[in-house]
Amino acid sequence: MDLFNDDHSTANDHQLFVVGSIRAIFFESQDNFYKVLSVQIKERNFDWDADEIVLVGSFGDVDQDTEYRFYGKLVDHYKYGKQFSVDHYESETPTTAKGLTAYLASDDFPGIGAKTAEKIVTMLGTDLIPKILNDSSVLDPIGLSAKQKKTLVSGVQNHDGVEQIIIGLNGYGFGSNLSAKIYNCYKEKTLSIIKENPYQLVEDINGISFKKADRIASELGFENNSPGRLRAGIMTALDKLALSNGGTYTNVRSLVLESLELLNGSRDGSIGANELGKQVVALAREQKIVGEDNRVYLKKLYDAEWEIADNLNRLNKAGDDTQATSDEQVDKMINRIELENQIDYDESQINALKMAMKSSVFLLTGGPGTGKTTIIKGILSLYAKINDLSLSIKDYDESPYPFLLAAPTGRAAKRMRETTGAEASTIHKLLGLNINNESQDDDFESREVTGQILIIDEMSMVDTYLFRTLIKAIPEHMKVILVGDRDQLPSVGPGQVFSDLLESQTLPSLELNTIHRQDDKSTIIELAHEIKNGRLPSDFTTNQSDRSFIECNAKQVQSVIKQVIGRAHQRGFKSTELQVLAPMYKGPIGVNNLNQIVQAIMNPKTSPDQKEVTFRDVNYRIGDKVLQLVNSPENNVFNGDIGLITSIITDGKNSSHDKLVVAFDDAEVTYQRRDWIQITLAYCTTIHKAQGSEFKMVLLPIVPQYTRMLRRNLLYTAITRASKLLVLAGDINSFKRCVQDPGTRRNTSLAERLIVIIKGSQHDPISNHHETKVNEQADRNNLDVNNGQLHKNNQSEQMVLTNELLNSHSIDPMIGMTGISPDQFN
Ligand SMILES: Nc1ncnc2c1ncn2[C@@H]1O[C@H](COP(=O)(O)OP(=O)(O)OP(=O)(O)O)[C@@H](O)[C@H]1O
Repeated sequence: MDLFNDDHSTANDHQLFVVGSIRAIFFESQDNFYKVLSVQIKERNFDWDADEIVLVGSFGDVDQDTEYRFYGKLVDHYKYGKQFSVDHYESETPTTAKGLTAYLASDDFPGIGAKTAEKIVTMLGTDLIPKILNDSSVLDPIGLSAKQKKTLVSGVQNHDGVEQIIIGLNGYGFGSNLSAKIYNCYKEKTLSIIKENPYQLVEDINGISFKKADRIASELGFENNSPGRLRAGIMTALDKLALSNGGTYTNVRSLVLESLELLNGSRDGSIGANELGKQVVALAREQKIVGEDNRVYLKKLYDAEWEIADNLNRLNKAGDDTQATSDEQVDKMINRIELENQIDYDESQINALKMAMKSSVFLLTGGPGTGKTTIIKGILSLYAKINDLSLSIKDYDESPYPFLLAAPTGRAAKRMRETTGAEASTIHKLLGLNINNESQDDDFESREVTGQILIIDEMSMVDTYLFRTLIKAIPEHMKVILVGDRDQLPSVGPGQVFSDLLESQTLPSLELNTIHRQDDKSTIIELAHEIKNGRLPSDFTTNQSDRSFIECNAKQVQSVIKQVIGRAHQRGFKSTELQVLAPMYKGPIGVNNLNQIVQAIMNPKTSPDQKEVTFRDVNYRIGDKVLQLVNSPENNVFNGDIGLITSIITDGKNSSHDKLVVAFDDAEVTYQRRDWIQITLAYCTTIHKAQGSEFKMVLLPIVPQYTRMLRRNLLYTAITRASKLLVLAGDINSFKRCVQDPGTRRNTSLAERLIVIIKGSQHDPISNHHETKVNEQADRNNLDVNNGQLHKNNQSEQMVLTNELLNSHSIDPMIGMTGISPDQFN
């Protein structure tokens, strides 16, 4: 038998095991349950020529005095040699009645004597510990005092709780990271929650797939058509369809097909559409999802779109005092600003300034170099003049500064500060959001924003959740200016807020079209505008002073990158000035691999004793350029921020105490090893992560291997990141494919909501249009509505809602009846 290749992952008679006690803990992860142990072998069922063996896997608080039985497989680690990788384990002691009685009568359980201990063991049996952990009411018939019961339960939880839970999670096949996540979410209730409804894990724990939960459920004997299974399948399908495509809803047909594929694909037997329909209705009744016409929404996204529309209507109607200034006065002030700044605004720029002053909410869009920043500065000056305000923050010791500028990322906020000369923060900081109260949280009330005028830049990056939180926090009579480039990639999170606001034509808006950045002979901006209009210029492959095209195929991309970066490095470019962009993470020409290639050139290991730490197969050295992956307002660093490693602090004895110090533009952050997951190398990033930033030189490979990503807005966004030099590498056909594919619009209904609410309120300013709209919907479908929620109201309720949710014309109209097989939807 080849011990190293056989899969012993499921418990069976032939599974390898070791019985023994722990001699040493070599490594203990700080952020999950992963440990490396040395175990003195007492018994084993495989050949091993030493007394001790190294074990790796996830373990709870293992006790050096306890004997354990470890199940798993032998593995050959490329660096550390042969080890035993533990799938699950159990404590060997105390499992006898005698041992357990002595254990319960010990000092660990004050107030429980030998007699009581014996009684407990007799009544509950030798598996009393898991029984008590699972449900402490098993102790009720024993007749313990309340105090004794409390001592016993908390003692068992303290001594054996985490241990038993980890053993239990091991048994379900969870590794260290997921075990830690699950335990942190449910604590002592972990095993009972999983036993009751393993599908709950899909909803609560990021990283647990439906398939994984389904496997556990199957082991636990959950029926193929159990309601929990169907509902989890529906929610997973909805999540996959709506969120992964960036929309706020999906259509019924897709949801039904996706759910059936998921539910019928992973187990034998076939779920009918009728059964599925019932659970869709139940989820709607519980307000987890909302059906409207042929669409199905996650409730929180459905609400977020309505709330955005309601709040924009509130602000749009409020008006502000600026509107009292006459047109002549505004003209004069604009002239003065032109003189002061030695600029002649073009006609559309002047219109933008005037509209911004006249409107409570104003949308400004335009491609690169059309003057968005120029107009932001102009708006600040004009607003200050009209309201007789000082722009200097020093003049506002006592009162709040009236001018607020914010952007969705730290880099974008920094650029806003640099280009306007005014103070600017991230939207998260403005709202007081942090990791614990992210904008998805329905109940979170951010602090109210104070000031008189708020300007948000890079609006295309703002998603539905963040915009909902922002717009709710803005008081009436605050002027709101939303600036962005509608042709850039939409937000990473759900929605396409800025594009929907413009599309709805319900709010004053203006598009700047004249390119002003001509004098520096930039051809990058012209190229960007051509791409935006769906064309590649005829000189696309001809080298220009600021851009070049290197023809290559996917296999040659690495070599091209090595050569271009090598040359730029020789010419003195710093790593912060150079940026390689790639559309995806994985593969030989994905972000992860290209990062290693560029790192080897920009910051190579120069001597064997140079300080270096490794995390998840990435080596970090002093001087490395790193990217922050999550918002961390407490450290003043945000998703997309780029910094340099300035120091590596290692602890020779325990690597879990190692630290990295990173200098960002506005902060220096020390990361404990458990937080290294928040950063990655930044020599190469995805185009999404680079949005909101500019770099002196951008190198962009585009080859057919990126196929799924080749869209016009992706190429446009990538190109507009380059301020001075752009190197394009790849094959011309892939670039052509990008410009020819405008992509599909995301499934969102914000534009519709705005039309209903804002246009509606122009005729009828009093009624709540959100409710009216839902009531109309409900009337049509014989539904009762309370506070905008759909409720069912009569015997035929299920049919009504089923039809409401499943009334796609392309679906068999018999859906909702028995005897329908999923094949009929094909
Ligand atoms: N009316 C004008 N006359 C002369 N120069 C102008 C005018 N408007 C803008 N510019 C200049 O054009 C350049 C681009 O303007 P600006 O930076 O405001 O555009 P932008 O839309 O913010 O560009 P990007 O999106 O690339 O940052 C700047 O150098 C600016 O000074």
